Amino acid sequence: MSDDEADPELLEFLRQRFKKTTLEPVIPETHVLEGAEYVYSNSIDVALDSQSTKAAAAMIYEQMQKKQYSRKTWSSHELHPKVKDESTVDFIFTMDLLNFSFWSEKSEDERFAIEYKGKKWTGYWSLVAALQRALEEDIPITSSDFWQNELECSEEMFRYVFRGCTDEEMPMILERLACLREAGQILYEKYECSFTNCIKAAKHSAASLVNLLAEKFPCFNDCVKFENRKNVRFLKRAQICVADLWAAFDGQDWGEFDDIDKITMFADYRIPQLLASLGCLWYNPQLDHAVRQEREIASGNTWEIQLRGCSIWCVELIRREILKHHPDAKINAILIDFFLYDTMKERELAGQEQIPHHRTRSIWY
Ligand SMILES: Nc1nc2c(c(CN[C@H]3C=C[C@H](O)[C@@H]3O)cn2[C@@H]2O[C@H](COP(=O)(O)O)[C@@H](O)[C@H]2O)c(=O)[nH]1
Repeated sequence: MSDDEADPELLEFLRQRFKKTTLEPVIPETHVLEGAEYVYSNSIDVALDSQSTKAAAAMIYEQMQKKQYSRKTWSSHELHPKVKDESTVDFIFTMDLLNFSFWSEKSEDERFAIEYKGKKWTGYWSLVAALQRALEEDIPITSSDFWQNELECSEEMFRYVFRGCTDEEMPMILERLACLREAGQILYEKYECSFTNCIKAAKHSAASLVNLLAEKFPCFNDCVKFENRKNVRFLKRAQICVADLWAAFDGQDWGEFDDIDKITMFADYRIPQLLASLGCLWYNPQLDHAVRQEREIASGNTWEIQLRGCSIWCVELIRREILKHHPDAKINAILIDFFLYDTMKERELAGQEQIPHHRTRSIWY
């Protein structure tokens, strides 16, 4: 069996076992990228088009340069926290515990939305708006002590925090509350009630912090069984949590990571949509039909895994293509991903969603 077919868990065990007999430090890895390559190599319903991927790389680089897109762009978003202190660490941890599954089957006018600062926010931004609004109302929604207090943080209070301006409630509202309760309990038991202690434990390693989130907090452990591998790790919310810290703190303080470039694209439902619109991702006819018909695809279904794994691998190929032509570009998978997400939202606003995003309901993304 060649190296790239061996189960990464077995490889990791052997690395750890034999590394223990040497003095060299164990280098933390998330194994997300190798899992994505395995999915890509074994996908039969999703394929990558190399010509379109090369063209996308050129367009992305040119647009990022033109817009001076950098990690500082994160803080420029109207709703993202600007202050670089522990309150923003707590905000990001809360946000990325809940950063999943906003899509709705309702029309644009009927879907869950939040009115805040004179605007109507939907999707991811409805989450950020709800958190900001709660803090303005002196509801300590980013405090793990609050999450664990079932009297103060009751189901009724939680629904109040996420109250919207339409008849639809935020999707998976009770699963979201369960994520906070679980995380609050773990922070209480293992990290003296503060996420900052998780960041300290990772010792400026992004991969270590991702692995800590996946290993200690079950709701971050986003991994699947695919073909011969029983543990393909996507770790979308664990990775975006680290990426949001890095961007929000501009690579300093709570956002200082020596190995930040080990973070991959975040396998959500928006980036695959844009990659398909750019011709980079190709679906077999049955999958294409299911996506265009907006049919729900079950979490863990092979189509969903292929979409997620091939998207991660596609962004890796885009990253490599950009750096091949521009070796000094200050670009990594995070910035490409953030840029693609923002671009997809601009296209959505302009009514340019040629291909719908896939519909999977889960807490993973
Ligand atoms: N891959 C990727 N997925 C992302 C984001 C973000 C927002 N990130 C902010 C931080 C930096 C960026 O500049 C953004 O301002 C949300 N999502 C995911 O999308 C879905 C929500 O979609 P919709 O319902 O349309 O809002 C849901 O799965 C959510 O988890 C991202 O950046 N990358």
